[in-house]
Amino acid sequence: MHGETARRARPRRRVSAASRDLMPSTLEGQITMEKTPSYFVTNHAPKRIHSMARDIKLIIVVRNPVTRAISDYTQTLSKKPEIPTFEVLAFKNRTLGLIDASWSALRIGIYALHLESWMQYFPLAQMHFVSGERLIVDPAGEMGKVQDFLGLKRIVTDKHFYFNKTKGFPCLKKPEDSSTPRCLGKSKGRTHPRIDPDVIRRLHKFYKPFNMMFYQMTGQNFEWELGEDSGPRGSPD
Ligand SMILES: Nc1ncnc2c1ncn2[C@@H]1O[C@H](COP(=O)(O)OS(=O)(=O)O)[C@@H](OP(=O)(O)O)[C@H]1O
Repeated sequence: MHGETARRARPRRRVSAASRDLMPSTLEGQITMEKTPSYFVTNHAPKRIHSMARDIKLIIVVRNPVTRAISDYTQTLSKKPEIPTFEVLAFKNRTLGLIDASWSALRIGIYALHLESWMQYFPLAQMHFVSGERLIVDPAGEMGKVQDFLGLKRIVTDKHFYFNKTKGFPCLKKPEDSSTPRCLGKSKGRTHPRIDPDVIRRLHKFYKPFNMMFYQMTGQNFEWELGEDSGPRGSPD
């Protein structure tokens, strides 16, 4: 969805020179899918992917960049509990309200910036944007749109999902390879630490123009500004 960089990419196995080029071919009736969240924010990825497969279909899962940043931080914190607080990392100078946009957890959420690089190589018709928020409240609906985009029959529907109260997220009723229900693992859907509401408010303000640009570029309103808290002081600084 909104992966931080290499940590979210699948670990690459060491391969011998002989086997390096032996990725199985895609046969008639098959489609090959690959998921590497860091591609979206990697400068040279659009050009390289374009030279490899210019007709490729690209699926990008996006969520409110503020929640994304907190989720990203939560993931790093789980591996390195000694890192500074989110509030410290988010600012170059907190008194001046200067956001540190070079911190990757924040930079990744400037979707308009990253999309611009992709649009230099791929038309929008080859891209599909999944709302991370809708994926949770209506997984079948979002999956329906993904299947349409890929030109597939709508096989994955409502009947494949149920809401797991313990997990707090939708889970699969019965994955193909098993007869028991399956939720995503412990690293998905973690509890986020409490972040100072003033910092959250400042971040919403920081992202707003980029979000607007992103809605315009994609022709999709992700409604990340709805229900935004104006913060404890509510001052429009
Ligand atoms: N069904 C279901 N179950 C669990 N989690 C779900 C689900 N649908 C969406 N999500 C949200 O996915 C977030 C984790 O995805 P990531 O983008 O971090 O995954 S990845 O590492 O890039 O593969 C994860 O973010 P966090 O809540 O911050 O952990 C979830 O909010």
